[in-house]
Amino acid sequence: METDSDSDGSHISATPPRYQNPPPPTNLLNSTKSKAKVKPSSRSEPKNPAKPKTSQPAPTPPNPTPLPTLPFQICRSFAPNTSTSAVNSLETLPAGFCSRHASFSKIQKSSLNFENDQSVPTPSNLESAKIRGEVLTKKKQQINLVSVDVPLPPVKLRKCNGEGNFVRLNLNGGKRKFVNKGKRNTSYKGKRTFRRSKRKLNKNETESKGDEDEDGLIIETVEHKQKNNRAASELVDEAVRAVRNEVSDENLGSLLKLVYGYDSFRDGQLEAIKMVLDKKSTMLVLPTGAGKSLCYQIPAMVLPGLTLVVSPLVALMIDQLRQLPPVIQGGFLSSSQRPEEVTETLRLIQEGAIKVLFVSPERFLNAEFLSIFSASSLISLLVVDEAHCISEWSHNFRPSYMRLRASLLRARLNVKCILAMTATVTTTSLHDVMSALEIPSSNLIQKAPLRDNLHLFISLSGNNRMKDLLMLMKSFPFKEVQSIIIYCKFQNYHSGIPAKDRSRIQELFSSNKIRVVVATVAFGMGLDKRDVGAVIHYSLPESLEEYVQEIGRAGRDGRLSYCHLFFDDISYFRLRSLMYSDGVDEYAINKFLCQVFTDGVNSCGKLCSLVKESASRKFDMKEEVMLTLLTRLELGEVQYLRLLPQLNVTCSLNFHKTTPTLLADKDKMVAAILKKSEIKQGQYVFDIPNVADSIASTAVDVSNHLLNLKVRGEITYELKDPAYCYTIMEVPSDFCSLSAHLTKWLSEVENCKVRKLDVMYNAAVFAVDVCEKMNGCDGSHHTPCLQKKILDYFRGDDNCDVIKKIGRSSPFLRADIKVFLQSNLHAKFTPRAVARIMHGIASPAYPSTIWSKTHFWGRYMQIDFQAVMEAAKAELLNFVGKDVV
Ligand SMILES: Nc1ncnc2c1ncn2[C@@H]1O[C@H](COP(=O)(O)OP(=O)(O)OP(=O)(O)O)[C@@H](O)[C@H]1O
Repeated sequence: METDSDSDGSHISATPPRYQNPPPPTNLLNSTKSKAKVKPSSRSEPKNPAKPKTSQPAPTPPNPTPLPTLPFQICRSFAPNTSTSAVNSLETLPAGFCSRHASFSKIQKSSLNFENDQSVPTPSNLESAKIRGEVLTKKKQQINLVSVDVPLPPVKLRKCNGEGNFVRLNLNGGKRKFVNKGKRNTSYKGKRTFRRSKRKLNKNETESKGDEDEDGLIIETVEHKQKNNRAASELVDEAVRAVRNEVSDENLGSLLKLVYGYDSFRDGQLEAIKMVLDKKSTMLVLPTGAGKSLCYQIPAMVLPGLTLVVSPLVALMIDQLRQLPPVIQGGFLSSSQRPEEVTETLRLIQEGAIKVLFVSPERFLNAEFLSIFSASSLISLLVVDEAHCISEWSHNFRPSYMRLRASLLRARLNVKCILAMTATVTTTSLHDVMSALEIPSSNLIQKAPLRDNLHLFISLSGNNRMKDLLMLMKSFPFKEVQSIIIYCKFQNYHSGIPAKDRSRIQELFSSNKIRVVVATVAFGMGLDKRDVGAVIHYSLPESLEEYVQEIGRAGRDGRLSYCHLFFDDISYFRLRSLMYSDGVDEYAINKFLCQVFTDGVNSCGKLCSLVKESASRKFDMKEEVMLTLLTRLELGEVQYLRLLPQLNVTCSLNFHKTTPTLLADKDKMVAAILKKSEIKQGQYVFDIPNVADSIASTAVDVSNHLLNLKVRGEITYELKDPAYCYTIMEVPSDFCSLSAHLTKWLSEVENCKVRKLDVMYNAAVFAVDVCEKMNGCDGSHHTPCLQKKILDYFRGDDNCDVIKKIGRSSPFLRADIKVFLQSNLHAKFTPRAVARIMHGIASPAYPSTIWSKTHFWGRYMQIDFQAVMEAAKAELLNFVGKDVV
C-alpha cells in the first residue's frame, strides 16, 4: 500500500517528489512546455502525482491535522490577564493552525502594503499588531495591513544605489513572463468593482445558495468559528498537558502532529526536545533546514515560563516570529521599535502573555529589560540561535554575543537552561561556545553539517563570468529549476535596492512570483522557502561555513537540489584583501585606550561616551572594531568598563516658555545643562552623558527628562552624534601591555579569517585541478570530494597546505610606494594605510571616494598584505618628512 508519510522520521536526505498531490504551479515561468521536458531525475513533479514512482519514503508535506477547518486569522485576540497557561487560550485560532506555511504566507500577504512608505511592514508594526492581538481580518480598518486581494506594485530593476542587497534578475532573455505581469496595475478599487458587478450578475444564484459568497466560499458564522477554535484549543491544551505529565515519544509525537501536521520528528529533534524538557542545557548542531526551530518551539509550549531567543539579525527575528505556529504567542524587541511598543511588550512579558520572545544580544545592555528578569524566574529557557557567533574563531563572530556567557546569563537573567543552536561550527568554535555557555560535553547533539540531497558543482570561471552564468542557467538541470538564489559578494554584480523593497522581494520570491534572486549573504538567513531548487555562487564564499550556510537554503523540502560554485583567482585576491580591512596597529589601540579612559585614574565610575563617526576617523578604526574592543574591555579577564545602550549624545537646545535661569532654579537637571553647555548661535549645546555624570544620573534619565520638558512646551531640542556610552569600572594600570594584548588578539582573529578564506579557495582549487574524478566526481560535479573537504574541515582536520597563490613580493612594489608617497606629500600615512591603498581597501580615514582615484589603488592585491606593509614601512623610514610608526 502506498503511503504519503515518511515514517522513518528523516526527510533530510530523501530525494523523491515533494507532494503526493503537487500544488498547482504558481509561476508562469514554469510553462507547460518546460514541464513536458522533465526528466525523471529532475526536481520536477512526476507526471502522475497521485502515484509517485519512487518506492523511497516520500517526505511528508505539512499534513492537515484532524482539527476542524478553521477561518484564517493572523492574530488572535487575547486577554493578557487570563493567559496563564503555557499555551495561551486560543480564542480565535487561525486556519493556518495545522500548517505553518499557510499561516506564514497569509501573514506576509496581509501585512504588505507598499502604497506608501508608512505602510511598509516594519518589524515594529507587524509585531505590535501580532502582540496586541489585533484582529487583522478587519482589513479596511488596518493602516498597515491590507487585504490579500491587493495586487503588489511592480518590481523595478534598479541601478546600484548602494542601499540594498538584492534585485530581481530575469535570466530568460525576457522570453518568459512573470506571473503577475500585466496584473500589477489592477487597483484594489478596480478589483472590488469587478467583484461587485459579478455579484450583481449572480445575485439570484448567490441568494439561493444562502451562506455561499460570490467566490463560492462558505461564510462561516462567528459562532461556528468560535466553536471550532475552542475545540482546537482544547485539543492542543490536552496534548500539552499530556507532555507535562509524561515526556514520552508518543506524547511529543501527538503534539507535533497536532500543531505542525508532521508525522515524525527528524533526526536530532526528539533528543534535543527531551533534553531541554529535562532542564539540561544543550548544544544542538544540525544542518541548515533540518528543523532546529521546532526544538525550542515545542518546549516553549510545554515549559511554564518564557522562552527567550537570542538572534543576531532583526530580519531573522522577524522571520522566526512569523514562522511560529499560531498557538505560540510570540513577540520581539528591537531598537527599531517605538518606546510605547517596547513598553507594551515588556508589560506583556511580565503578564506571561508572551511565550517566545526574540531579542538581539545588544538587548542585554538595557537595564530596564534586565531588571524584569533579574529578580524573577520568568525565563524557562534561553535559546542562543546561530551560537557560533559567540566564538571569535567562527566565521561570524559578533562581539555582542560575548555577552552570552552562562555566568552572566545566570546572574542577570536568572537563566537555568540554555539551548545553543547552530548549523555551521568547527570543532574549535564548538568548544568555545560550549565552554562559554557551560554546556557539558555529554549534552551535545551533533549531526553531519551537510544534507545529502545537495548536489555540488564547481567550475573555474573565465573572463566573462556573466556569460558562464547565463549558460549555466540555460543548461540542465538549472533550466528546470523553479526557484534559484544566486549569491554574490560584491555589490557591483547584483545592484542595490532600497531596504524597504527587500521584504517585498522576499515575499514575491517565497510565493514563486520571482524565479531568481541575486543576493548577498544577508538574504536567506532565516528564509524558509522549502522548494529552492538551486543555489549558485557567483563568487567564492569567505569560508566553508558560509558556503555550507548558503547552499543550505536549497532543498529544504528534502528533494534533490543543485549548487554550483563559480570561482576565479581575481575574486579570491579581492576577498583576501578585504579580510585585512578590520586590522589595527598597536599604536592606534593605545591612542584609543587613552581616549576611552580620558581622565586617567580619577575616572572610575565616570559616565563617558565615544562619538562613533569622529572616533572612527581619528583612530582609523571601523565602528565595529571599536565596539569589539569596548566589549572586550567589558567582558575580558578584567572588567574595565560597563557598556550602556548607544545614544545620540550631542544635544542642541532652545528654551521657550520660562527663561533658562528661572527654570534652572526649579530644575537641577536644567541647572546642570546650563553649566555644561556651550552657547552656539543662540542654542545651548551639551553632551548628554557629561550632564548626567555631573548630577550622578544616567544618560537615559537625562533623555527622558528632556522629553518631558519638551512635552510641557518648555524646550525644543535636536540630538545628533550616535555614540557608544559606558561607565568606567577600572582604569588599566598599564596601557602599553593592554594595547599589545588587544592587538595580538585582533590580529589572531584576522589571521583566522584569512585562513578560512584560503581553505575555501583550496577546496575549490582541489576539486577543479586535483580531484581525480573518481568515487562519483565527474565533470563539474564534485559532491563526494567537496563533502569530504567540508566534513574534514568541520572536524578540525584542515591542516592541508593551502595553495599559495598570493605572492610575497614584486620587483616594482617599493618603487611604486615611493612614487605614491612623493605624490601625496600633503597626507600622513602609516604602513597599514599605504598597504590598504595598494590593496584597494577603504578605511575610515582613507575613504575610497578620495583614495580610489590614485592609480595605485588595488594594484598589489596579489601580493601578501603583510609583505606590502613591510615594504611600506621600509619606504616610510626612507622618506624624509613623513611620520613613521
Ligand atoms: N519533523 C519535521 N517534519 C517535517 N518537516 C519539518 C520537521 N521539522 C521541521 N520541519 C520543517 O523544516 C523546515 C526547516 O525548519 P527550520 O527553519 O526550523 O530549520 P533550521 O534548522 O532552523 O534551518 P536554518 O539553520 O537554515 O535556520 C521548516 O519548513 C519546518 O517546518
